Amino acid sequence: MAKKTVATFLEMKQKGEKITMLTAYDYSMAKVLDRAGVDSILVGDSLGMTMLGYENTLAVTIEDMIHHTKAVKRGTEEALVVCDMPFMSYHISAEDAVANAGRIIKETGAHAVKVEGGSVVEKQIRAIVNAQIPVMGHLGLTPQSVNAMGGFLVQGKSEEQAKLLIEEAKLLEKIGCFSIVLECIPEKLARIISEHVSIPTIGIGAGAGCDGQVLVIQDMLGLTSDFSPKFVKHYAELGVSIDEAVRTYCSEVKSGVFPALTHTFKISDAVLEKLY
Ligand SMILES: Nc1nc(=O)c2c([nH]1)NC[C@@H]1CN(c3ccc(C(=O)N[C@@H](CCC(=O)O)C(=O)O)cc3)CN21
Ligand SMILES: CC(C)C(=O)C(=O)O
Ligand SMILES: [Mg+2]
Repeated sequence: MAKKTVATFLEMKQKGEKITMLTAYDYSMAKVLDRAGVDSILVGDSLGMTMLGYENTLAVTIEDMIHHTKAVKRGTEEALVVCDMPFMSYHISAEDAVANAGRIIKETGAHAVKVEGGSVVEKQIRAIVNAQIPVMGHLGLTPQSVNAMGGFLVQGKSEEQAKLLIEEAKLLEKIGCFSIVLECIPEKLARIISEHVSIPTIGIGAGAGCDGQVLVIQDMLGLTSDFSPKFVKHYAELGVSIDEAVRTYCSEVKSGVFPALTHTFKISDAVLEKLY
């Protein structure tokens, strides 16, 4: 399999080949996902919740994103690595947005950045694109707007909201985004948007009409027992497996079953005799 680029994303949409994306936040997980052939790895600011235990993504810093993205990039050979720009790293000005996107690319080696929102961040997206940094858009449920939205709520159900989302998607295409994440919007709306833009849409809670899918890795592996919204499918129950493994380890250490002699190192009897 060849290295994935933003051009590959566009070709895949043109061929009708679905794009796969998963989040990863560290070297070892990125390595597993890359070897398994996922097209793209997202270092999502969801790491604030999954890795750092915050209740939303607002506290995540650019240093947090750079730290995790460097680790992911070291574990990746073929997947396209996209790094989320965190809250307040692109809201102040276009200059600030380019400087922060530039830092991410230079310091981590990520291939692209992702930015939440449409017309309100148009200037910032244009500036980043002009600096030759590929930008993935993100519309619908944009978690960095959690306080403005009043919670993590499904978006685009009213005629007004739905029309606005179609316009925003067209705007992101026009100003040069190479792809758009559509999060938690009705399936039929996501299908219409996907048919009306030439760039690939990557859905999460947006149905099969999107050109690709993304999920948070902990969710799909069954590691987030406290988070099970409608759009998540468990492809494994690692939470259960880890619980069982840890319980067995603890009981074997307590009973002396672990470590066995096979897990230990030898010393010669000649040396041993001189010790006591
Ligand atoms: N582990 C994890 N997975 C994610 O998908 C994720 C994160 N964290 N953190 C950042 C955002 C936040 N996301 C969320 C969080 C909650 C809902 C949620 O509770 N959704 C309800 C719908 C509520 C409604 O009906 O409007 C659901 O039941 O799906 C959805 C997306 C998606 N992202
Ligand atoms: C849910 C995905 C799209 C994301 O933005 C993240 O993981 O931060
Ligand atoms: Mg995000």
